[in-house]
Order: sequence, then C-alpha cells, then structure tokens
Amino acid sequence: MVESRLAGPVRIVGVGLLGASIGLGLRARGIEVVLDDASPTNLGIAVDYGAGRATADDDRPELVVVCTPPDVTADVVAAELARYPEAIVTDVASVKLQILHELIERGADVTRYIGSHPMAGRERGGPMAGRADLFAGRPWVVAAHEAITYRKGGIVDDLILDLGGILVEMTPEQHDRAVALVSHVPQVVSSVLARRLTDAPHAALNLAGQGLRDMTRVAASDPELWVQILGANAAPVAQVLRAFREDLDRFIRALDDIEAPGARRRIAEELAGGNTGESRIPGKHGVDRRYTSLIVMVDDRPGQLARLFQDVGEAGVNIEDLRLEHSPEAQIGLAEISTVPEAQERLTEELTARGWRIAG
Ligand SMILES: NC(=O)C1=CN([C@@H]2O[C@H](COP(=O)(O)OP(=O)(O)OC[C@H]3O[C@@H](n4cnc5c(N)ncnc54)[C@H](O)[C@@H]3O)[C@@H](O)[C@H]2O)C=CC1
Ligand SMILES: O=C(O)C(=O)Cc1ccc(O)cc1
Repeated sequence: MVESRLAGPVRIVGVGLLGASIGLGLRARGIEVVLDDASPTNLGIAVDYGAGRATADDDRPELVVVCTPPDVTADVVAAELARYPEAIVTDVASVKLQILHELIERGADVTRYIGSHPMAGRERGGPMAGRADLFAGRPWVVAAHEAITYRKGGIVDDLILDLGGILVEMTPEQHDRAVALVSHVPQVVSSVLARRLTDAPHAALNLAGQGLRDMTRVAASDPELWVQILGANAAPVAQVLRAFREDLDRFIRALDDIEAPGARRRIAEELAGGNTGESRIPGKHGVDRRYTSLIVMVDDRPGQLARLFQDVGEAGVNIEDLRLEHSPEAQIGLAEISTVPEAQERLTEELTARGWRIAG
C-alpha cells in the first residue's frame, strides 16, 4: 500500500454519503477512522460497510471532519472544537461563508477550524451511497481565513491528497460565488426544468432522449439538503439567476417576434454563446487529463481539415481527441487537438512552420 500522508486517527461526524465515502477512502489506505452520527442506524450501517469504527470516549483524533447537513454544521464544528482541543476541525458543507461567520459570532476557536468542500457527490444521500473513490480526481476547495494559516491547516490538504482529490485554495467568499455559478444555479435550473415535466403527457415523456436526461440528472437531489444550501448562499445564487432571467427574456422576445429582422441572428448568437461557455468547462468531451490541447485556426474552406490532419501526421504526432468549433463572426473554425503533453511543443513548432495559426 502507498504510504499515507495522514497518521490518524481521523474522526468523522455525520456518516451519510460524504462521511461514509471519506471513511471508506481513508480505511482503504489503512488510516484509523472513528465515526459518529446523530443517527445510530446510519452509524451502524457505516461501520458495517467498513467506513471505520464507532467512536469511543478516549479517542484522540488529529483531524475531525464534520459531514453533517449545512444547517447544523456550525453547531457541530463548535462542539468538536471544544471536545478535541488538540485537533484541527474541517467540514465539507457546500457553503463556506455563513458557517465561518456563525463560528466567529459564537466565539469558537477558529484558529483550529478551516472549512473545505469537495466538488464531488451524488443525488442520493446516506451511508449506503458512500464510495471510497468518490473524490478521485475531483476538485476539493480549502477555504482559508485570517485566523488560521495554510501551514496549520495543512492536515486538511493531507486528507484531500490521501483521498485522491485535487486541492484548490479559495477564500470563503470566492468559494461561495464560484459554487453559486457552477453548482447551485445548475441545481435550480435543472429542478425548474424537470418541474415542467410533472404534468407532461406520457406520450411526450416517452420521446425523452439523452439531452433531457443530462439536463435533469441533478433534479433528483434531496430537496431538504438543497433548501439549506441555497438558503445559505442566497445572494450569490439570486445574482446569477437574475442574469439568467435576462438571458431567458431576450430569448423569449426573439421567439415572440421571430420574423422581425435580426431575431434569428439573436437566437443564433445566444446559442453560440452557450457553445463558448460549454467549451470552457474543463475535463468534458471525454478529453483525458493525460492530454494537453492545442487550438488551431482553420479557414472555413473545403479540404482545410484534411490538410491539417496530414500535417499533424507528418509531424509524427497522434491525435488523441479532436473538437471543432465555429466562430459566428468569421469564416473560420477552431480545431482543438488533444495530444500527449510531450508532443505539444513539437507540434506547435511544426504547424507554425507550415503556416497554421495557433489560437491557444
Ligand atoms: N450530497 C452531495 O452531493 C454533497 C454534499 N456535500 C455536503 O456534505 C454534507 C453532508 O451531505 P450528505 O453526506 O449528502 O448528507 P447525508 O444526509 O447523506 O448525511 C448526513 C449525515 O449527518 C447526520 N447528522 C445530521 N445531523 C447531525 C448532527 N447534529 N450530529 C451528527 N450527525 C448528524 C445524519 O444522520 C446523516 O447520517 C452537507 O453539508 C453537504 O452540503 C458536499 C459535497 C457534495
Ligand atoms: O452530481 C454532481 O454533478 C455534483 O456536482 C454533486 C454535488 C452536489 C453538491 C455539492 O456541494 C457538490 C457536488
């Protein structure tokens, strides 16, 4: 077994999806894990599934990970800070600023608290949904604040790296604004869209394809958890939703008067804007993390792509993945070529020498 960064024991409070997954992941690396939960049933299930052993009075954890619902997280963190005066305490709640404020207000020892948030989860909660590899390759934010240095909170980095997560440092404010856009608003939009289906005829639903399934997957999430998450990040979420409403209004105006000059162009531009936004999401399109990509500008003329592939082949480079994009304003396309990282520099030089323009 690969050596672990954490020495342990690690105490996990709240052994639902997140807590059980962390326990299973740490146990798989041989780290001692002690578990606690307000629900004796969930605790028993998590122990039975091998996520750790049940808590005992003489536990001396080096790290406490609080994995309870957001609305009780500040309470539980404060209690854990008081109960284990030697331990660093973190939590995994989906919002960070409100919890920190609550802890400061109640005078908790925040010099030993550093909040975090793994960007990994599932629609189902509870310990039976836990997975040891839930965090592998996923971003995990550590939200530093003035009362604790990254060095002192470094044990949380060890937790993340031991579980295969990708460490990301942000302030609680930056974190909450970022997740409003990439996680909380997508949840709202998915739920609102899925709600349109509640009285749809079966004949229509039977035609549903992958597009609808992709768009509504997270609509199956637990409403109780999400009321808490949205309530604790209300202002940043409402801000993004207001911009979204304006986008929708523009769309509706164009559709309502589709024969008006420029209406179709406006719709095309909205959709093209979506293409641009979608292309900026890292790690999509099956592009493997082992590859790097090069964006080549291609004239919108017959035979250009064939010439590009020929030139890449003559440079002795294998195309691992390919994506094409068209610029709405110009007679030009963008070809994103994924290659192994070692080939990137050589390919850039070869293509430039053969007259290709590299966009990024
Ligand atoms: N579900 C997801 O996909 C993700 C959730 N999170 C965050 O992780 C945290 C936990 O979420 P899940 O694991 O999905 O929830 P869950 O509902 O599966 O598990 C929560 C557990 O906490 C226990 N609990 C509730 N109140 C408690 C208390 N006062 N003391 C001790 N235990 C208590 C419950 O009995 C339950 O076992 C939440 O703060 C959530 O925002 C973070 C990333 C992803
Ligand atoms: O299912 C997905 O795609 C998710 O992104 C799950 C998720 C839910 C809540 C979080 O706070 C973080 C991640």
